[in-house]
Amino acid sequence: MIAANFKSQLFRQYRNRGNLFGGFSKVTVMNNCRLAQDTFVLRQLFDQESWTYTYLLADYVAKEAIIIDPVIEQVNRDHSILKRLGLNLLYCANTHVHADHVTGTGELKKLIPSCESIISLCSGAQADIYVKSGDEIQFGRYSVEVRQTPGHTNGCITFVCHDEAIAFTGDCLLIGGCGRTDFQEGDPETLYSSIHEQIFSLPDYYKVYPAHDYTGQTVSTIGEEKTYNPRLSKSLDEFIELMNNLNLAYPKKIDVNLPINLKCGIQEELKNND
Ligand SMILES: N[C@@H](CCC(=O)N[C@@H](CSS)C(=O)NCC(=O)O)C(=O)O
Repeated sequence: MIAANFKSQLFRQYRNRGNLFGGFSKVTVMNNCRLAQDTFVLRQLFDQESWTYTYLLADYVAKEAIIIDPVIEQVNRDHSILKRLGLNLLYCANTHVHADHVTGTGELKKLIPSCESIISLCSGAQADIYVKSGDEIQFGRYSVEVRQTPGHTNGCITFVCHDEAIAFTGDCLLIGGCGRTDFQEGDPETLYSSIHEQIFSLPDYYKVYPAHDYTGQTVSTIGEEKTYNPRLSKSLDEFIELMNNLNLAYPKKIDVNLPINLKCGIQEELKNND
């Protein structure tokens, strides 16, 4: 789709000649207050109800942004941040069809009609753009690479921003944990190979940003998860045994959320079809 490999490589070479941190900085003067803004913007935003992290990524100079895994109850918050920073939201990307909350994608598209929804080709959900491994999603001079990482659901994807050495792992890899495999198309063996082959193959210093954390943590690294993740540092057989015996309660609102998320949060269409 948005084939930007070449452009992204060019930009990496270009920006490596920038400041100490590998990027260019811009200083904006607002109300006599000088705001130093690095070119790259990353905001980790939390929803207290579902314990979900939403990520806003942007090129502050180009003013182009993407949002990963927005939550419907937090759409006004996300919209305000975009407005405050003067960012143009190009894409709302979901790492998978969520079971525990309704995606904010549909509501954000109402507020910003030019914004396009993105989801995996294998998700079974409706969206403007379908992605698969190797696709790149470009915003300004940055991009994220799509890696298919099934196992929690068939359509799970991880977004890797090589420019900043960060990975957004959705519900596939959590900090010290991983997504459950007991519903939707969950499968422990598939999840184990997705994480080992598609995520743990990244350099150890890459940061890991998950879609949830239930313990108050915000970020990890590939090296840390490879070494200390109590589930993923086990053998495949031990992992399968563990995952098949988690005995977690089903997400409380799964039956309401799934049909809405299969339409990327477009609720009007659902009502019309009822
Ligand atoms: N209590 C929540 C659901 C919590 C849950 O099941 N989380 C999922 C990701 S959202 S489907 C998960 O994979 N957890 C892994 C784990 O080990 O906890 C609710 O009722 O919504």
